[in-house]
Amino acid sequence: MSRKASDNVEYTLKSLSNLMGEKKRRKQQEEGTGERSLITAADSCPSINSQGTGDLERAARRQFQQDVTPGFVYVVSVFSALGGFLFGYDTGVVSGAMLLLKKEMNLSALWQELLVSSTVGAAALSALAGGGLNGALGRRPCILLASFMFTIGAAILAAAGNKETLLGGRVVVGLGIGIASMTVPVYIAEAAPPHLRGRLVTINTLFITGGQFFAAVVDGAFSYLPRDGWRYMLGLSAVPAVLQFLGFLFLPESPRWLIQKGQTQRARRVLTQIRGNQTIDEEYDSIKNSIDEEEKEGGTGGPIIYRMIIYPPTRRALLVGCGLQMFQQLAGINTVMYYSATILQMSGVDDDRLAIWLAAVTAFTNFIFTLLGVWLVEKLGRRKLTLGSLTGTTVALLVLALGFLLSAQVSPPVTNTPRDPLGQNSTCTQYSYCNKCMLDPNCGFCYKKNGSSIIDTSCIPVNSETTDKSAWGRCVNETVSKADGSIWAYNYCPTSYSWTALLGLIFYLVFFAPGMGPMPWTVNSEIYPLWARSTGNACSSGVNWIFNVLVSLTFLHTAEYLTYYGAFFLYAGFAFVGLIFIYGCLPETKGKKLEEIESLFENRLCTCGASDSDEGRYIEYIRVKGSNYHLSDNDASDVE
Ligand SMILES: O[C@H]1[C@H](O)[C@@H](O)[C@H](O)[C@@H](O)[C@H]1O
Repeated sequence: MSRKASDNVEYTLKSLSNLMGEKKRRKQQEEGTGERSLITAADSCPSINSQGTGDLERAARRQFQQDVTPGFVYVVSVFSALGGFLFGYDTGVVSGAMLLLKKEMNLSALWQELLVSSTVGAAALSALAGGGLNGALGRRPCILLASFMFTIGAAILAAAGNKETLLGGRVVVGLGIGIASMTVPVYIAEAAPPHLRGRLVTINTLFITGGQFFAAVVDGAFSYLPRDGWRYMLGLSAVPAVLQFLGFLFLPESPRWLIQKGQTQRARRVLTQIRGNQTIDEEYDSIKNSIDEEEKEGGTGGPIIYRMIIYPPTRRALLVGCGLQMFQQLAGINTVMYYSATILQMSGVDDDRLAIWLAAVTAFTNFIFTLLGVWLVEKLGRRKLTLGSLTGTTVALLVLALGFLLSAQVSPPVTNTPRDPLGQNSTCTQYSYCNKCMLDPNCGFCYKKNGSSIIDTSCIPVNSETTDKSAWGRCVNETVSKADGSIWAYNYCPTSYSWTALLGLIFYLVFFAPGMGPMPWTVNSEIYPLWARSTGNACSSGVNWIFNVLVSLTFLHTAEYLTYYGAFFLYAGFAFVGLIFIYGCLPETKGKKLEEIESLFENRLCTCGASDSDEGRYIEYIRVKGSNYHLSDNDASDVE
């Protein structure tokens, strides 16, 4: 038998012994009967005799996975990730709701902007405040508080009778989003076993993008309702919020927070509950020791943020965490998602409804490729995944920019400048090309198609209530424009190069979603020592939301000054700087225990290179089981 094969059999038999449970094995060790009982176990297992080692190995692997990952930790993660779903749903649903609201409530542009950005602004504030709450009250009360706010916010929004109430509801929802966005990743990371932590925390981002996709579908479906569709859109989020609230009444507090607060008995109970049939002594001791150590290192004087800044490892971790979140937003994800309908329209989709549904396809792409991230995070590790993702994202942004540039260069000229029958002195009549006309928020482009050529073109003021039609002329409403064969383009220009932008959009999502979307959240949940974890996550989540508002609010102005392609070139530039930053500063945290990660930030300003531990989880398993088995490299990398 080759060495490799004999190692495999040795491993299989030894893993099988673990099937018998910790207590029994220890007893056998004490009595010196371990070897014999291994054979007894093999004898009593029919598969070893009838089908060789195959079934045995499979059984051992199954047991290994069950031992390492009791189902309860998945329940905990999924209920927590409902917070991510609500984050995604509430930030995503508003664009569709706004289309209906602005007509029914007669909202000005300022009010529309207020209703969208108030939520993100409130999220920034509550994410920052969430650090103190998390540290003082614990993770569980914060998640309960967030789901309570989501529920109340949804109820206010669904019942709102005027725009002021709507604003109130959006602020309450935003406060919930902020707290959930910083608490949920921390809670999952603290409950998860090291070898699965990345995957479980990334599930939260999967739920965020899932929420965004679901919101896009709900937007599409309720847009057909003649009245009050927005009430359903905004109110529906109460369902997952109530579910999460009820679930968390029964779910435990984070064991690490409990140990930190000296609630040792409760902590032991929770650890036993989430680790299933494994012994928890070693994990408990290692958390306890590291808390004692941390208390010495972190000192006790002054606010935590001050202590984090003066202590080099936490200062570096904070820099990496906030930098990742900043570059996630500077790479323009939310503008790309928000303007996906425009990009699609540029690519020739001139039906509004179809554009809404295609925007749902965009959100679905974001969701599906985040799923790829869930799978890749424990295979490639955080560092490789983030670097690969951001490289692709940068290239995609360049393709997008190029698409807009080509479209602008072949932008159709204005051939007709009709006189304004309303006698208003509009700026629209001054533009001689579509690309200028489209960038003015007050104007749109009215044109006809003759085969592939664009003819009979005018730049006309947009209707003051809806951007779907012009204020007057051939595109004043659907009936008139259909009879005339004219098409109304608001915010885009018809060109034959628009496929480049579409290609850029697809590329962008395929690359961004598995890495740059989830990794900033995942990495932040694990790089701070316990005493600094709440504050570190509060700061980095705050940075995420602040840059989210900044990028979304400035996009239209940036596009006005720099044009669309200029804006996307700018994002590509940011993404490139982000790439250098991540290359130099992001260490690999895959497979490490939370308590070990601080050491990665100890010596260098920035930590290059990955410290992969593919076999780490496996060897750790054997170690926790108290065995001294030798594992060949082959065994270790073989196990899934
Ligand atoms: O990680 C998420 C995700 O990528 C979302 O799609 C995006 O809207 C959020 O801003 C981001 O934080």
